[in-house]
This record gives sequence, C-alpha cells and structure tokens, in this order.
Amino acid sequence: MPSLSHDHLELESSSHVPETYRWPPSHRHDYPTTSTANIPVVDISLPEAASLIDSACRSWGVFYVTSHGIPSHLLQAAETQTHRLFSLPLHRKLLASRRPGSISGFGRPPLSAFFPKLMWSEGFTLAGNPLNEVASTLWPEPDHDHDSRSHFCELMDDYKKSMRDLARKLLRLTLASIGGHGDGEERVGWLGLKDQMIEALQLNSYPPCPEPEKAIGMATHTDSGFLTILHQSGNMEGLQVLQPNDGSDPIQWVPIRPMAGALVVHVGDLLQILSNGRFKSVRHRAVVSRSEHRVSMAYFYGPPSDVKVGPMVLPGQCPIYRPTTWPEYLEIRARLFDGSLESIKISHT
Ligand SMILES: C=C1C[C@]23C[C@H]1CC[C@H]2[C@@]12CCC[C@@](C)(C(=O)O1)[C@H]2[C@@H]3C(=O)O
Ligand SMILES: O=C(O)CCC(=O)C(=O)O
Ligand SMILES: [Fe+2]
Repeated sequence: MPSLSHDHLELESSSHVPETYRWPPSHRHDYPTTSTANIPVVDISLPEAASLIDSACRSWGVFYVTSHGIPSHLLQAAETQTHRLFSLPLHRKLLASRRPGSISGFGRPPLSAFFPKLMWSEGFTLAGNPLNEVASTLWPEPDHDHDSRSHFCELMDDYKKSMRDLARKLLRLTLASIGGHGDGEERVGWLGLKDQMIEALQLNSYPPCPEPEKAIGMATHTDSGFLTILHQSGNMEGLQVLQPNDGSDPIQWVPIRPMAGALVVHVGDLLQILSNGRFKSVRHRAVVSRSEHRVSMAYFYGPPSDVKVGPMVLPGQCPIYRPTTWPEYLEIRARLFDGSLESIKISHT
C-alpha cells in the first residue's frame, strides 16, 4: 500500500477538523451571504439567447443555462459514476495520483498551492490522455472490475461529448457580442479547429465535515479557460460566487443553488481576455456541509493549445491584454495566481 503520508486523509472518517484543514477566519464563511441576488437564467432555445448571455457575462460572469439539451439521465449517471470513483479505498485512488507535469489524475488541484491550508475535498482531473489509462489504475482487475472500468469510461466519454457540444454552442453565442460585427466563426479562425479545442473534466467530492464553518471545500478562484460548465449534485448547497462590485460595497457571497434542469456556466479568464474585459471571469468557491456528501463535475473548455488568445476588438479600439496561449497562461497562474490577468494587461501610458 502506498504511503498515505502526503496530506491525504480519510476525510469522511474524521470526527474533527485537523489543524491542517482549519482555515483562518479571513478565508472562512464569515463573510455574509445573500440569497436575494438574482443570478441570470438563460434559456438558450430563445431567439434572444445571445443578448441574455451577453448581459449575464458582463454583470455576473456566471449564469444558469436551461434548454441545454443534455438528458437528465446522463447527468444522473455521470453523478453516480463520480460517487463510485470517490468511494474506492483511498490507497486505490492514490495509485491514480497526478504525476508531476501531468494534468490528469487524482490529487490536489493546482490552486491548492496558493493556500496555507488544505481543502476539504478530493478531486480527480480527466484531460488529454485516454480515459482508459487512468481507469485501469482505479479498476485494475479483469472480470468484475473490468465492467466497472468500461462503464466508467463509456459514461465519462458520453458526458464529455455532450459537454463539448454545449460549450461550443455557448461560446458561439458569446462571440455574437464581442469584437464587433459579423459571424463569430469568420472572425476567429480557431473556432474551426473544432477537434483541437482543449477540454478537461474535474470531478470534485466534498465529504461531510464535522465543523463545516472551519473548513473550505474549494478555495476562492476564477477558472482559466473560456467557459466552465458545472453540474452539481441535486439539492445540496456548496457553490458560492463573489458578487462583482466596484470596491465600495461590502463583499457578498452569493450561493448558486442547484436548479432542477439547469447547469451552471462560469466565465473564465481567457474569455475575459478575448472579450477585452467586457466579460468578467467570476470568483467562486465551494463550502462544505455537516451532513451531506456533495459531488460536482466541472467541464473546462478552452482554445487549442497553440492558439494565442488576444482581445477581439474593432479597428481603432485598444486591446487591454496581450495575447497568450492557455498553456502559457496556466504557467503564469502557477506563478501569480490572482495577479495573472493584471500581469498581462497592456499599459497604454
Ligand atoms: C485545464 C485545467 C483547468 C484547471 C487547470 C487544468 C486542470 C484542472 C483545472 C482546475 C480544477 C479546479 C480549479 C482550478 C483553478 C485548478 O486549480 O485546477 C482549475 C484550473 C483552471 O481553471 O485554471
Ligand atoms: O464544486 C463546485 O461547485 C465548484 C468546483 C469548481 O469551482 C471547480 O472545479 O473549478
Ligand atoms: Fe472553479
């Protein structure tokens, strides 16, 4: 059995929150939350979907999407598979740990490096390399295990495929309102490179926590791609977004409760860049609960790895960010985290 020493804990069986998981008050749930704020809901079957998305991305950087076309049985089945994965014994999951330099695998996501305390969650990233490779580590044996493995792979593949179609549809709708007139497709060549768009699936598990107010499930961050589509398990609160404000109002966290039939869409940093700051990437976090085991599945969507994303502007307008590729931007984030967007601003003085 591999060593369990490196920060991993059987969270579920803990009767208290160990010191390494106790967050200082400034990071905790102490900020007021409000439930009165109206998070936009966009029905993408409506003719005015593009303008609804434009206003949602400008004001909040997050919205619920409905009429998304993803069958509820697929969402349900993917959720079930996610629960199955996380219910494997810890030593088995650790065999699938993320290797240095790789994106895929079990373990703490990159943002964890920027916080002094550990997050009350487990995560599993599926990106790039064939699913089967990772899955055969989790379910190594033939016979019974083999079925589990192929079941998991088939579902995750289906899930990614549906998310890919939806992400593409959403991205096209956002392009309608940035960088001026004409067909988005004609204006951004890379949208034609359909099969080279980068995607990653992040499965998150938040076990019940004996002292939820002392811990954090996922620390405050923005996502870095164009768009993230999030499915969260039904009826459980956890996701919160920071209400955008100009600094004069007090900080407000707004819960994004699961809404039947809807998925949650986040604007990421690269879409803020592409839109020249018209759209705002949303700061968000996940809090944990005393009694419920919540899971979420986040699908990240971004440009092909060698494409430099710069602001789409009309002639005569000033780009405020310099172009960058997603991999380059991830490196910047690995150094500067919250300061990343600011660091690629072009100074016009
Ligand atoms: C393709 C991606 C997107 C990543 C990095 C890489 C794989 C894992 C993703 C996350 C998942 C958890 C939050 C985040 C902030 C993190 O630390 O890892 C995400 C990050 C990003 O949005 O930048
Ligand atoms: O679990 C959640 O609701 C949030 C997850 C998240 O922000 C992420 O995976 O990037
Ligand atoms: Fe996120």
